[in-house]
Amino acid sequence: MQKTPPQQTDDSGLVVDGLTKSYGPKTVVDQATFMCPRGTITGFVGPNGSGKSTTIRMIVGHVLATSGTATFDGIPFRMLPEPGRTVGVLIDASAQHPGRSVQETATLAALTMGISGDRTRTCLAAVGLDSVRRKNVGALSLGMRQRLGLAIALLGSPRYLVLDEPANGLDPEGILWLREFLLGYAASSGTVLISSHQLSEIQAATSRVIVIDRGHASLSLLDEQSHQPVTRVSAADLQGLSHALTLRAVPFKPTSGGRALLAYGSPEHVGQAACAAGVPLSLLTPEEHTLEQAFRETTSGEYTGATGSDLLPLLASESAS
Ligand SMILES: Nc1ncnc2c1ncn2[C@@H]1O[C@H](COP(=O)(O)OP(=O)(O)OP(=O)(O)O)[C@@H](O)[C@H]1O
Repeated sequence: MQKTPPQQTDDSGLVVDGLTKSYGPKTVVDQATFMCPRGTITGFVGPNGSGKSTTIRMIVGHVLATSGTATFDGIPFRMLPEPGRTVGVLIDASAQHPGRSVQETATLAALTMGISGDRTRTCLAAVGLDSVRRKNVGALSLGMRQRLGLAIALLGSPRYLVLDEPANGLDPEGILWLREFLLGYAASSGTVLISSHQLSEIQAATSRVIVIDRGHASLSLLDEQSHQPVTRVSAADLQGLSHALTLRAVPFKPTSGGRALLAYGSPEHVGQAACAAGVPLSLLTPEEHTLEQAFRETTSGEYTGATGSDLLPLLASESAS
């Protein structure tokens, strides 16, 4: 069968648009829409079974999407002329043959990609596996196998890395190493999508986080948003207060008790908005708002029934569409 020529490349980064996967009547990923701009590290987090792996497998063509697209600079993974030279993929660190040595495994992967064997030494050294090159894969710890998977992902000097739970099995030192490594990779214009079910594992390395919950509409939290001040504010006239904040374009949401609002702005900014609208306040206090908190709020059911678009006005967000 003739291969359709690849679409024209652009500089759009990794764009995931409406990616959906259904198994029979069950939709496990529903309209995932987000983008990873060039030179950024994007964390992809969600509880176990939320659809991270399925999304990542669709992005790299291992699982056929029911609908939607994922493109790297405008080209779907399956249409890339030399995928290994564009996208380094780490999906299942345990997939390597246990009876082969580290060196043999890397060499075989290089051969498959048409890459010189010399490159394996560089990549194995880059991930700290130089001293165990002769060891069998079966004798490696899970953390070491993750490093080997990363070395293989790097063989083609790709400008993208798509990593599914690479921190699994890494000890605290290994996680620190991974963060440093990814930061260096992004600093040299590499683009990373990295999944984890533990936000803490990747929070320090990521500049952007996408939260997925029960396969539902993805939501991206920008780093700037997660670090911006949040103010707990209340007034006898909550409706008037909401209106005052809307007038000044201050995003807000009700607290779970419904008696106050969490406004995304400093107390000064929020106070000024209320004052300008003549709304007397009964409460105005800074609130610590971490990414961890946002993650919990997004996945704990506080927003039961809410979709990504419902949350857009509440949390700074972006969509690829
Ligand atoms: N081949 C399949 N057939 C049917 N259901 C599937 C299949 N693969 C995955 N699922 C279901 O899709 C949902 C999402 O699974 P997925 O592995 O993508 O989640 P995850 O977020 O990566 O989870 P974890 O963090 O545990 O790896 C789960 O309910 C899972 O049972």
